[in-house]
Amino acid sequence: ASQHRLWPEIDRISMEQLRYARLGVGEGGWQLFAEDGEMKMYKREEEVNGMVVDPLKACHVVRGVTGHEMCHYFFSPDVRMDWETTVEQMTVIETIADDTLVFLQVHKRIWPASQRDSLFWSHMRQVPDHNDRDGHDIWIVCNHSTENPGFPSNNGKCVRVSLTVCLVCQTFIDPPKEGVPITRDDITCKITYCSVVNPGGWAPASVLRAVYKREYPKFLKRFTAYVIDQCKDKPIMF
Ligand SMILES: CCCCCc1ccc(-c2ccc(S(=O)(=O)CCO)cc2)cc1/C=C\c1ccccn1
Repeated sequence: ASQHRLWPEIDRISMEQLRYARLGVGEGGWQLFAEDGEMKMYKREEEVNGMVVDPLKACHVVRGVTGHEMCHYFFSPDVRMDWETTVEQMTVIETIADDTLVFLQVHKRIWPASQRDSLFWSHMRQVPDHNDRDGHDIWIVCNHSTENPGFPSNNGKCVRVSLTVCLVCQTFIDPPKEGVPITRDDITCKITYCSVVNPGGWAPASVLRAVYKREYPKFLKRFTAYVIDQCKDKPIMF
């Protein structure tokens, strides 16, 4: 991937998003808008040219899976439609590397707004985590809008959104007794999901905020339940 024309951007934005995800929610005007057990969802209310682009940050703790497993299922095109309910069609339009793909997605229409599509590169990587001793490596998937002359925006019926999303996952292992193999009961994964979606064209603020308030908690609960279910009978992917 390192010689691809997009690589400098992919590398820069992925690392920027990692830093952004690891910033706390103490400062910066984040407001808690949904809570469910360990899952806490924060948003900031922001508008760009009168369009709602509310940044979202969700923090969650999932037992029994690793950060590598969470990112693997979030990144994989093969299973996307199993858990992603906002998408009507999904295509991989470019394979930059085995850890870097370009997706074109048509999203389900949110009445009364017009239907949206998104075109973005998606990059997964493992980042050694030096400063957090008992934490293990961090895995990240970063999705960021990009252009492709073969798939011009706003040409057909869809308005092209622009988005930046990251899923940052860190695995914690309660070491069992000496010589006892690690089981899924000894594993915990801390995840931070960040997203900023610019709807790309006018959409009623009240409708968008209602959708996000309803859909994001559903989305994260569904995705994490999916990964737990997919992993429970499989060997642990550290
Ligand atoms: C007027 C409607 C504007 C919003 C339409 C829309 C755009 C983008 C997206 C979206 C959601 C998750 C990702 S991802 O996390 O990268 C995983 C890969 O799919 C990428 C894109 C969704 C939705 C539509 C609805 C919506 C928005 C959030 C939450 C739930 N539903």
